[in-house]
Amino acid sequence: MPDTLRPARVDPVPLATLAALARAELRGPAAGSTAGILICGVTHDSRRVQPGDLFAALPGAHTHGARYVADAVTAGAVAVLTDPAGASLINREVPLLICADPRKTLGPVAAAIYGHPARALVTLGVTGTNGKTTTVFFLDAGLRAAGHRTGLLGTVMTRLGERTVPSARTTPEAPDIQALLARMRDDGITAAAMEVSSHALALHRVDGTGFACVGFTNLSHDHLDFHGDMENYFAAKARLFRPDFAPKAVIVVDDEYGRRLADTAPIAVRTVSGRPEHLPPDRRPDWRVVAVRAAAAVSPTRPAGQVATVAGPIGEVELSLQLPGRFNLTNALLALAILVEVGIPVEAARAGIGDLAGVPGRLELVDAGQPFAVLVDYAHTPEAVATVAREVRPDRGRLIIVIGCGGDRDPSKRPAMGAAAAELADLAIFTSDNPRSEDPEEIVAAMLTGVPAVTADRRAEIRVELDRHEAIKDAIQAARPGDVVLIAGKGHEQGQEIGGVVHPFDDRLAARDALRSCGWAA
Ligand SMILES: CC(=O)N[C@H]1[C@@H](OP(=O)(O)OP(=O)(O)OC[C@H]2O[C@@H](n3ccc(=O)[nH]c3=O)[C@H](O)[C@@H]2O)O[C@H](CO)[C@@H](O)[C@@H]1O[C@H](C)C(=O)N[C@@H](C)C(=O)N[C@H](CCC(=O)O)C(=O)O
Ligand SMILES: Nc1ncnc2c1ncn2[C@@H]1O[C@H](COP(=O)(O)OP(=O)(O)OP(=O)(O)O)[C@@H](O)[C@H]1O
Ligand SMILES: N[C@H](CCC[C@H](N)C(=O)O)C(=O)O
Ligand SMILES: [Mg+2]
Repeated sequence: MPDTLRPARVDPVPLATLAALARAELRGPAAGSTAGILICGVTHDSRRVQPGDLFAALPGAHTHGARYVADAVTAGAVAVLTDPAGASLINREVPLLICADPRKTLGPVAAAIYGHPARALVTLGVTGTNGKTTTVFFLDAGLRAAGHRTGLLGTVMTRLGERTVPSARTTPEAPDIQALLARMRDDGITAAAMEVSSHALALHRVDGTGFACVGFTNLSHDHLDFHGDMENYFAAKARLFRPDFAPKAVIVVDDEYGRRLADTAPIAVRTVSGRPEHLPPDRRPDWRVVAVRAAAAVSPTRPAGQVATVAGPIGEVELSLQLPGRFNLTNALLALAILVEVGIPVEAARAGIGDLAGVPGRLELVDAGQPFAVLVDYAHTPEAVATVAREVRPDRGRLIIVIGCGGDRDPSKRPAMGAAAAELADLAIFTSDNPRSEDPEEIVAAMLTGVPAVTADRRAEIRVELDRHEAIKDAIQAARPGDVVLIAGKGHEQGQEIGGVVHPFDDRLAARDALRSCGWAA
């Protein structure tokens, strides 16, 4: 994240005030007092320290930030926040704030340094395994239609008003979140919608951020390398639904985890269902899809929008979307409910949701005039692959899927992703996603272990082509009129990370190249 996106001006905060807030031991240098030390900014990365900063020297999975205190001080850090282990690594004369878990205190400390910016905005947060980015785009569109100047933090981009910068991750580190929100506030932005990942919750990145309302999309298999099991993963997500983060929540109750969360969250809860007909009979969601009035099938040339009647505490209304897919109707209804909960007029919310033309890399059509649909999508979990494949499967033509799994990410989801593709496609081409430090061949081998679980008569033809460009080309060469080619997993991504090097790669451009090589060019 560029450092220019810090707030323009900060009222310096006394170090002693921050020590009291963090309940940290304040240890001064041997010579001199800490009285009078003022903090003007904060970062967790020695390479991004600016003069007057507090440097948060955090324990990490690979190293300890305390090892970089000398660099931080040279760059102008005036104090260091760390844990006892970090303090023992530091042999510089620098004021220290020492607490047991500095990640936990960093969010509130950063919020205090930048003047609690979330309080100055209508700040909305969305968590869940799939659908966060899409829901946040709907929220942003609804807020704008209601006259807000908006900011957006998420996987695809970080946007402050008219300025967009690429996002390094879905949810930034605590100092960056607070700096971005403060910059938004200073730039006259009045509302911000952000994705809150489970990593962010487990690593306390959003601690100290007060949301007006938070939302939950769903929970299914992902990130078990980090969380260990589904219970821990659920517990990480559930943290957001507590009074220290938000007074109220809107929760999709179409899966068991959403229902558990709605039943146990100690804050005001509204429930949403995109599939109320599948709910247990004693569940009456506050917001529900009543009927889908028109949903066009996927066509090679136009995104298939939909019109539905939805009902909520405001009565029945019509919701029109330009996005295809029943799951996107659920995402849109979640956004509508959140917007209404924070006082956005329903007409403005509906208009904004209807205005959203698409989300980059989510069921994005690549149209070069060919007689079959080519869709680039970000499905990278077993549930997302199955959901999206069911949605785009043509009635008469075939479904061709190009799919891989990311390296250095939950290996246990690979067989399930392989199985979902094998079950729902007619032809599945297994390829590389971002292998990162892993061997692409081994990743695909793990995907292949899931295939025998699919009964032979329902199983797709499986091909393996590790070169993603070639795999996309193979899929497009194999497509016949009326087929759908679904290129899954990388969506909006602009690069492919192989062995620590990020090579330029964009599924949409790769698809265009392949179409051109087959004689299609628009
Ligand atoms: C698993 C995870 O989230 N790890 C995060 C964690 O890294 P770590 O514990 O390994 O840190 P480390 O490398 O040991 O470094 C320790 C500390 O030394 C500091 N350091 C290090 C080197 C140096 O020269 N100077 C310096 O100050 C680092 O900034 C860090 O604070 O703390 C780092 C910063 O403090 C994060 O950058 C890092 O995110 C890594 C890069 C990451 O890939 N995270 C992904 C998995 C992630 O967060 N994904 C989620 C979910 C996506 C989704 O499904 O939507 C996301 O929100 O994007
Ligand atoms: N409500 C949903 N239920 C199931 N699958 C969904 C849903 N919404 C989106 N998807 C699928 O998940 C993919 C990712 O969607 P989106 O980017 O909105 O999710 P996300 O939660 O932000 O993902 P990430 O955690 O990677 O940032 C989509 O491309 C689609 O295939
Ligand atoms: N936010 C997700 C993105 C996965 C995208 C996929 N292309 C991959 O690299 O695994 C993650 O970090 O797990
Ligand atoms: Mg996202």
